[in-house]
Amino acid sequence: MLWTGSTSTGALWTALTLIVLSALLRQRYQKGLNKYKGPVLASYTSLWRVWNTYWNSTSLPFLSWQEKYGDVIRLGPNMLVFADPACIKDIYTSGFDKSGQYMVNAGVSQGKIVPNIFSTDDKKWHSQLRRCVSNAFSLTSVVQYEAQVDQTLTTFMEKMDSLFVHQRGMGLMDLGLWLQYFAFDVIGKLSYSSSYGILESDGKDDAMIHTISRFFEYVAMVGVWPMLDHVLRKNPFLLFLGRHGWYDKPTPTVPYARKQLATRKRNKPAEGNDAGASGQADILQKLLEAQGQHPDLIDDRTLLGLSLSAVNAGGDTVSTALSGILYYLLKHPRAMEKLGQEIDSKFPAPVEGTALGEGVVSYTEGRSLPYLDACIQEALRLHPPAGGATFERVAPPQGATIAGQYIPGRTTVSGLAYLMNRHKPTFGLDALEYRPERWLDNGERGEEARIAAMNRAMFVFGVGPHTCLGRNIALLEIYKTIPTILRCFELRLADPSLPVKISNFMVMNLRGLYVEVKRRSR
Ligand code: HEM
Repeated sequence: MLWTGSTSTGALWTALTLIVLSALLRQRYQKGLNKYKGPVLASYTSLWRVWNTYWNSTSLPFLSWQEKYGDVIRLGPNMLVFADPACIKDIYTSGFDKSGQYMVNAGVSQGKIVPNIFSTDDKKWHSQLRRCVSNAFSLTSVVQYEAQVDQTLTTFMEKMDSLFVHQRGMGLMDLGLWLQYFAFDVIGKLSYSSSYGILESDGKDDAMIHTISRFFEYVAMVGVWPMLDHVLRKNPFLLFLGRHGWYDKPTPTVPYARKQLATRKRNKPAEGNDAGASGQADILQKLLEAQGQHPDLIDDRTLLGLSLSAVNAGGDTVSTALSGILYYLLKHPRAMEKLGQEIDSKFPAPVEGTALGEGVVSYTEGRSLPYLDACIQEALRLHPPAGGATFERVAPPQGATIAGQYIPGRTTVSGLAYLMNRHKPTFGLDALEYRPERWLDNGERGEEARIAAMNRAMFVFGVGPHTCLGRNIALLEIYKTIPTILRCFELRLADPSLPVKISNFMVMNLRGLYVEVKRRSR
């Protein structure tokens, strides 16, 4: 047979089209997963999710997906997301492996991939490491860090006072943005006894925030299709160049952490003294102690990775929690008033003329307020900082039953906090509404069990062996900051009709939360 150029090109195209089509169909119908509904393109290719993470980062389509597709949503050819909190026990406490999503978080240094406590899929290393460093994040240690939070909180309030109350020249306060400055300065201070100086510079020295935001954007998009990481940041060619010293592009957080570590090693405190550079306890000092006790497990690179994990994980998450809590209070004046009364009854506004630092509420005091506790829980339920992100696991080869459904082996599965925290059978028919009272025990029969069930369904800090290591630190910051701000300042939404915006790359940051600020005093 005689083949002309155009017929052979045509045949090639036909063959290619057939190959692509059959690959797409194989994806869609694999393992019978097509019985689960979701956005149609998602079942054909993971590219859809990359695209969706980018384009839908400011809208939260989860509730409309759930309405349309049910409690199990297919978000990828081999990926299911669950809205029923019954999945938490099945997915996160049954020893499932993490998906490749996590490795995207691993750093690269001099051409080598450096796993960290968050990114690693090595269960043995992870559990040993967690045990060794647990002291740095325990409640006992965290309370020792309290003075560091007090100092940053005082700086935050002084800025609020001087920039947004006294002069009024700067006009409205972008509360979400300033809470971001605050949270990053706190995590710098807790980590190294030295803040990043973002508040002091009135937000001008905010490079650290941008660096971490870019990193989260990368992780959110590439994490849904991890093989892209091997084409981009972990490209073998770039790694090769890095190993030979021809290419090294560490993120700015790395040199900063390296410098802090080197300085601390040079000025090693006396044995048994767990004070950091400023004479106060900090995370780096506790990690160095852990290294002293377990030098075989924690080399300098691992220590650096641990320190960076805290910095990466502890800024935007906490600022989003704080802005979420204040946003819901500002939108619900009745709850704000009730909380104000509770705070005033125990910690009245400072006497006129006293320094703002005098108004800082201690963690123990903050923890003693039941209505504050209810307001915090309720806001974290509706706006879990990492609630729009998937924390993916892989079903074992033999398959598994998750929330009552049989799921074929090696399917990637995840709960979604945004949906699980709105589960009506658990939180009530008004689960979409903000009602702090749902967390209060009215003394009737069954109340304890009802509240315990809600607590079990909350997936704010994760559950199981990978649950948030910095939870105590986050709670320390939250339970101090909210009552302190409301004790010392009166806040009002600048324009209640203006919706705030959300930017959801791993963390659901609130943007455009403009408030008017007034100083409170007796
Ligand atoms: C409100 C604030 C915070 C929220 C909502 C939050 C949430 C989470 C979530 C959902 C996970 C992942 C669980 C999983 O992979 O299954 C996590 C892990 C982690 N978080 Fe947080 N976090 C917060 C604050 C912090 C802070 C302040 C730090 C450090 C000081 C921190 C350090 C970590 C670390 C190191 C991990 C990895 C733990 C592991 O894999 O063993 N987090 N966090």
